[in-house]
Amino acid sequence: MTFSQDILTRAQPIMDTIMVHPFVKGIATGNVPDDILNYYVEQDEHYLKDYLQVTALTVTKTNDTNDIARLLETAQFISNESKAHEIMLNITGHHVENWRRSPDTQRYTDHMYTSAYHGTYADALAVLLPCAWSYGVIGRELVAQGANNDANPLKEWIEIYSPQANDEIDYNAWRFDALERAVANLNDSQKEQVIQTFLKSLEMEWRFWEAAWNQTQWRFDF
Ligand SMILES: Cc1ncc(CN)c(N)n1
Repeated sequence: MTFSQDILTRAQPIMDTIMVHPFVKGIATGNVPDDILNYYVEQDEHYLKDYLQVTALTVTKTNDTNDIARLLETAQFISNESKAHEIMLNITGHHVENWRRSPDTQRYTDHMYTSAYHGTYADALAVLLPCAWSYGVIGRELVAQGANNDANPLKEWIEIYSPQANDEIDYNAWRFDALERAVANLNDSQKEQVIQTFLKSLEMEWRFWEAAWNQTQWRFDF
């Protein structure tokens, strides 16, 4: 079994749970309450800014020029993500107000910075990977279910994240390939650390949906 296969096998129970999360099921039917969409977009604005900065940090951890170029290309996807936010905001009529970063957003972004800053190049790749990979799975599976139908106001959102037949590069395949190369010279305990980093990010993905669904806030105003 390759390293990637091992990760994906261990990730499956978390991914299966994300797929049946009420928020994700709501995207499939186009029925998500406005306050949940607004909370999600407000928190995702924080998350995506940090995602870009952690990507920049990851770039500094490799000397492979092809990987550097690819990492910079993945940062370009951010313009599609702004569109994904607009689709949700067009439904609710909300404008981004820079709400306070929630405890779950803070925990996820702290995990990203810590892993990328203190860890190996493989840790940095692993902490970023569940973001793109899990949304790729959501997009692909919702399209397979026919959820991107004209009656669904979130049709375009689903299509942004669904892999397209005419995509020139499969970035998630590249991400796993880069990870495979990055762990090649690590020992078993370092490899396990990389897997833990990945799985923690994936659980944080589940928590991100959950936090929006439950509108989680800090207990105190300070
Ligand atoms: C929290 C989160 N995770 C993943 C994605 C998809 N890039 C996102 N926009 N936000």
